[in-house]
Amino acid sequence: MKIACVQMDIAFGDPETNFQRVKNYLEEAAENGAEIIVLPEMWNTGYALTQLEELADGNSRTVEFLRKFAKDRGVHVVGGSVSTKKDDGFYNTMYVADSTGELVSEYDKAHRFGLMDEHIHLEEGESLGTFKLDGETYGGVICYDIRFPEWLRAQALNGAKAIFVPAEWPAARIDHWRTLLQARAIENQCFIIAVNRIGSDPKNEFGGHSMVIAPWGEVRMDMAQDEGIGYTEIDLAEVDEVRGRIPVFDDRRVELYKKFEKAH
Ligand SMILES: O=C(O)CCC(=O)C(=O)O
Repeated sequence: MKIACVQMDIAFGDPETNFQRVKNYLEEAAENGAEIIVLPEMWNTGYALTQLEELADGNSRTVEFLRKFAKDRGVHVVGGSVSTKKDDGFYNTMYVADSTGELVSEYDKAHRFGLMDEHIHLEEGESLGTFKLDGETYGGVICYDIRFPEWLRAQALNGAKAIFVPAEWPAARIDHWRTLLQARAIENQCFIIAVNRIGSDPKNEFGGHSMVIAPWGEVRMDMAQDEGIGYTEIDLAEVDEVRGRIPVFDDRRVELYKKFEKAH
């Protein structure tokens, strides 16, 4: 499966520019034979959270855009995430369109990142975020979600063999990004496909280093600070092979964990 990771700058509070940029990248990736194209977090508006009333996607523009592109070019698109306006507030939402143009996932970021004011402006998601492409199960979480191992574990337990992670992760903590992603891949024995933005906004400089990590933990691709598209081949059979080598899922002690579970 040929994966294309789009590592791009995002124009702050400027959806028109961002839609055009994303369209160009999607075209380029499809031309180059990508089978799954992955975008970064909040690519329509960036973290212009105080302007969401005016700028967030409230009329499914992103859904129609991704579905049409996916169907026209016969390619799966993991649409990073965009800011959305729903009935009860604003969300940070990941849409996935499969190569027939069907919307196969709508996942709202579950954990709000206080350092970037998400708890003030956004609502929390309540869905799991797993979905199917070509009969295989995948997961999707967004940025700060990777600090919650139990959340990615829930996706793995529900069948995810690869987990996508769109992000706007600041350069200042890029060592956390790499280490957390590698840990999530090793402990869940799955692929992690993580796409971070580059560039800056009024408050943060972003770290790039989009990466693909294999189920044994090795980094198969690291885009450093390069702008553009990174390509890697993944084979989900590797997941079964690694899960067979060390049967972590069979060795879990669920009853023991429950016995000592404590509320924070
Ligand atoms: O957890 C972090 O350090 C960064 C998280 C973040 O930037 C986000 O969730 O948007």
